[in-house]
Amino acid sequence: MNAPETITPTAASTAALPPGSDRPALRYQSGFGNQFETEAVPGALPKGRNSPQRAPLDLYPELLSGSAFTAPRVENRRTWLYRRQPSVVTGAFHAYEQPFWTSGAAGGVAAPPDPLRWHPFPMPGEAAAGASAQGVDFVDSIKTLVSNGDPDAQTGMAALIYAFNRPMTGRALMNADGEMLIVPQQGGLRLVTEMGLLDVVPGEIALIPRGVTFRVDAHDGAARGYICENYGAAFRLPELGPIGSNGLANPRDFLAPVAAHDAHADGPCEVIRKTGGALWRNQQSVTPFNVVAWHGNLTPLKYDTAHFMTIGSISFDHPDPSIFTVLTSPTDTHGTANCDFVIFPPRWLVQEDTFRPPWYHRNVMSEFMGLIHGQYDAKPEGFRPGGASLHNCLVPHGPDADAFEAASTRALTPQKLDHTLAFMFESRWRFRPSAWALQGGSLDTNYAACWSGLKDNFKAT
Ligand SMILES: O=C(O)Cc1cc(O)ccc1O
Ligand SMILES: [Fe+2]
Repeated sequence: MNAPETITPTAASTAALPPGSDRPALRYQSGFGNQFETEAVPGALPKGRNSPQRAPLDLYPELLSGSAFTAPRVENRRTWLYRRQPSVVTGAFHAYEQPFWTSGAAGGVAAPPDPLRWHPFPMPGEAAAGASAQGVDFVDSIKTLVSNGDPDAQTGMAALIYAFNRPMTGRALMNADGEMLIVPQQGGLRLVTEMGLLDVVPGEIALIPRGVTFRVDAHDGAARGYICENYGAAFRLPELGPIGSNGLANPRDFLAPVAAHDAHADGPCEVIRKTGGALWRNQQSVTPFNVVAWHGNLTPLKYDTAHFMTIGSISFDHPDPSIFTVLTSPTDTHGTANCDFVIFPPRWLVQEDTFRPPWYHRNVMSEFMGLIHGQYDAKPEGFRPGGASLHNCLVPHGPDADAFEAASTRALTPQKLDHTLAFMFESRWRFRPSAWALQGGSLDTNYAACWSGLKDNFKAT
């Protein structure tokens, strides 16, 4: 039996069934960065103070901070947890071997300045994934594709892939190196976190703050997806500038869990901690999922990209993709992100006298892309769901030859790009691919050929 079934969410969280599902819908609280309060047992939250001499129900108060104490109020994130035992009760940690989850630029290898693309990464059990009779769980399945920066310097990010078919029963993960933005591509996920439960399906994303302990299991046996491991400043909503006070990802569509403590899992738990690019494990008698109540604004979140209010050109020209930014991790250089999380959702194209797909370009920012489903208009064929591409700093790229031909000649009637969802992790820092990304068998060694049909059409008049 999967461990999540032993979790006891508050009664109201099992209220309704989502259409077409036999999975009881979880209850959430809405708002990005809101100050929430939630208790799985009534009366567990202290009133009017954070750490009374003796907390209600004899729980231990514990503070988890996501920003320096003195960070500006708008960026300040912290949550008070009221738990049966504090997180310090762990026992010793020992080195844990997970050679594929490498970190930072130092964990990568030199790559030529070619555009890179990967075929869909194998699901466990598929030939290229390697044979494993017992299967593999979320944490052991993680493989770094590309990475930059340095987790010790709290700068940069990694793009990871996961593909697993075993629950994390009796295990949990805590990442001190970075926040984890999980982008499911195939299969729904149940996330059990210290602060409660989240269900996410492809098309939705989950955001786990740095330092929050959690476990990931598949709804239906197996799942695959992408992760942005963000070593830098926490993701936040982008400024809207002249767009005004509404639009793009609206704050109320981000959902936080309600408190849920694992009443039955008092048994031992192995906690994997990632810190300084290395993984460590312990065996503790205390479940980390023992938070009975919490209040604060540092929380796991989920977001359904179907709620993204997409803005585009209603006159002419192809706008910069920054209009599709869902979340941004800024750096100290204004407007130059450690990472922008950008989506390419279903949308109408109506521009007149315009080449509508992305233009050919050389971008000083580095672009890692993935595809959740459907087709991406610049690469209708070779860029496939569950695969990826990398166009590093100033590497030329743009529509493949077939897409160029089609978009140069089509009638410019209003056109719906439908049944599609691509995304980009865009970073100011150049990415270095992992050795596995280059040699693991998924690299599309013929990628550059997609542009070889671009002829010299110049006609001197
Ligand atoms: O390269 C890509 O496909 C991503 C991208 C999309 C777009 O609409 C404009 C610029 C850009 O880099
Ligand atoms: Fe690009």
